[in-house]
Amino acid sequence: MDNNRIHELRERLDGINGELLKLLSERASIGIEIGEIKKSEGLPFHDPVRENEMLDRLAARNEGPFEDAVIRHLFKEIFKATLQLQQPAGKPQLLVSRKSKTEDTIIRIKGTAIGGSDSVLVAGPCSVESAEQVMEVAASLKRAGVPVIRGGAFKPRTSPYDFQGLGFEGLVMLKEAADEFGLLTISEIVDPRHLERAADYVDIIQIGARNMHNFELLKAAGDMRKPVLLKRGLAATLDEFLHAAEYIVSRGNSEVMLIERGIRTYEKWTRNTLDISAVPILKQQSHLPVLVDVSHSTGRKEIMAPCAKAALAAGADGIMVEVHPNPPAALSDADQQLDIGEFEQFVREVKASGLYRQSVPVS
Ligand SMILES: O=C(O)C(=O)C[C@]1(C(=O)O)C=C[C@@H](O)C=C1
Repeated sequence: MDNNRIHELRERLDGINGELLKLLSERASIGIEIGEIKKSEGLPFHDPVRENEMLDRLAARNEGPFEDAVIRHLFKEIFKATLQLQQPAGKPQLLVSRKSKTEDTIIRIKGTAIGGSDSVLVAGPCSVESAEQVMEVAASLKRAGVPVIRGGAFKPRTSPYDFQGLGFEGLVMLKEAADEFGLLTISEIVDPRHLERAADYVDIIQIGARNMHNFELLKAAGDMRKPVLLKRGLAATLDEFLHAAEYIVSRGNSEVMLIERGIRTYEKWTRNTLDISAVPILKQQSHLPVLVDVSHSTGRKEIMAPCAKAALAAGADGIMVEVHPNPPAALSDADQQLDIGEFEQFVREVKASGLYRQSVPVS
């Protein structure tokens, strides 16, 4: 008896489903026609005011049993689906997206290519502390065949009482050491007003993790014609990371490299959590070169080489690591910087792994 009733009710529901489908399809056809008119007149497809008017009218007419919020939600989904029919290609693609440019972006600076067929290593002290210190590190990079030296001169530190960097004086020291050994320089710039002057000393401008959301800095870097290394923010999603890169590229500076440097999680055994999955995702989603900073992500010397190899295996174009002549005496990041012996061993291990791509074989 009850079964018969259910059967009868289900037949009625099937009938209503059919009516709803017919109405939805009819509604969709009207939406498409509106979309065509909007397109020919250059009007935006999305009209939130019109949507809200319809939602308010529906809520006013609603007699239940669905709550107003449920009705609003259902109709919003219908509007969203109509919008997708109106613009079948979906949202306009980001310039940094693979969909906008299928081939890899290769950044060529004075004979070094980043993002091409060869991997790249970037190394140097956390902070530039003295001319002697960077000179010693630059010499070790040259010996190890590492083409790019990093060194912080403007340091965004957690505490205002910590060493803040040597500023432009530090950049001068970094460049002198780099020039001596034929290396490229990378240094972080935190103030848009410093960019132009800094460009005389650095080959690659770094925008640090804490500044990934500093949109004025991103825009100013986008107005430069200088390669930029953009670090992933401490708690930034990959979508936010790519949008930050888009800020730079959309201003005409297409030479942007992305660097995964670990994200903040609950795990305490590493300084941050190296998000290795970010590497293949970024490589798939974007044409920009992707590097991995094994120092800030792990904060642990003994796992830097395996993490570097994992990053390369995941498709990273390069690795960044910190090296200091006397890490215990370093003015910043004393615990995570490799000494010169450890650095040389690190480079040997990474290069010998078979994962480090280089056209000139390891000597
Ligand atoms: O009325 C319009 O302008 C439409 O494009 C149709 C429609 C809808 O589905 O009702 C779709 C998208 C807009 O955001 C607003 C409304």
